Amino acid sequence: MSIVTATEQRINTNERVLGITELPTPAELLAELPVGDAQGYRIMRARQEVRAVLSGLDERLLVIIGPCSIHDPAAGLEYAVSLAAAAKEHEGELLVVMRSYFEKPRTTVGWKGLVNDPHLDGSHDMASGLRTAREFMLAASDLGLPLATEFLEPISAQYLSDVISWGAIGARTTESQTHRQLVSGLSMPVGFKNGTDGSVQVAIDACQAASAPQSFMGISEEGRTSIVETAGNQDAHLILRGGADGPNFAEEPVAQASAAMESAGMNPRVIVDASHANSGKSHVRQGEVIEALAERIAAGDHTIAGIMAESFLVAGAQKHDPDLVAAGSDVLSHLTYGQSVTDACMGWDKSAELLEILAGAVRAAR
Ligand SMILES: O=C[C@H](O)[C@H](O)COP(=O)(O)O
Ligand SMILES: C=C(OP(=O)(O)O)C(=O)O
Repeated sequence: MSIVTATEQRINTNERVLGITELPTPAELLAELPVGDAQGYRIMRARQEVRAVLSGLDERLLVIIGPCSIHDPAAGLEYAVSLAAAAKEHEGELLVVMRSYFEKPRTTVGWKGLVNDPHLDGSHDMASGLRTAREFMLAASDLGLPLATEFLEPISAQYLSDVISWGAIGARTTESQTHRQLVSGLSMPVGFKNGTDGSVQVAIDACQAASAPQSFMGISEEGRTSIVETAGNQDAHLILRGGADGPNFAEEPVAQASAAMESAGMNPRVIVDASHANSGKSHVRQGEVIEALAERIAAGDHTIAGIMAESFLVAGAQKHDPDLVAAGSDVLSHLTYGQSVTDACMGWDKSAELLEILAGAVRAAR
């Protein structure tokens, strides 16, 4: 009888992994596209400004606004140029941070953002996605705009987080220990959204977990799996985005959520997302929600530290399914320039008008 050793046996028990392709390490991408000294200074100063607004020390309103997702960097940059001008115009009242969302969580399936599938054709060229996202962020940051993103893949944070001044954990991942641990080590303020079912408690739990020191598995800048030890993120805060049971931007749910945060020893000042379940994903309704919030801010409501809005060059959204793209076709030429391929966004003109209204509300409150 012959004895088969473990090494001779080599039975592959990975039955469903079809392929593994190595990516450049974070250190390699950061060396290729570094944050310059002036940019680094601006990014860190913006983080401090966001902190000051969240605590109420800076009496401006935080406005996190921009496309639901950026699928075309040229259109994203054209938007950023207009937003940078509006941000400058209202800098006395508003701290404007641009949504630079390159990773999309999906309810079931769909395009998962430019990092995952930069050619929008199901080819999933993530090396190019990470590079394009980083190039975009550096260019937008050069316009003087602080940037916001949702941290979705825990690994991608190593490639992009140094350019970000405000981060979010989405409704679908707020309850995830992995994401809470990640936030505990991120350098910028990060908001946790209430759950898709409307639960605010999961986001309060998340803020508590993220503000504590954590030890977990991650990757180093050199791309090695590593033990990561973090200090805890004391700038974790709550974002109300509505849920399956309806919107939660009205005075009462905001006051309740704020009181619950305070009882948990967390920042009672919250951010209200005018989109998602607070608008039923309607860009028209989103404008109405912002106007209602502006009225309350003007009347002196201090529980609202900031608002989030989805806005792009062209109003609305268009459908895009990477599975239906024919090989070799020029995807962008089939899409409307400057219009979202994920959730419906307000167009630029309406967005500029609402920024004026919000700035007026902050002035009225003073
Ligand atoms: O913000 C974007 C979407 O709301 C989120 O990614 C979920 O999208 P889906 O329900 O279309 O998958
Ligand atoms: C996905 C997003 O939001 P939510 O997690 O609230 O659905 C988003 O802001 O892009």
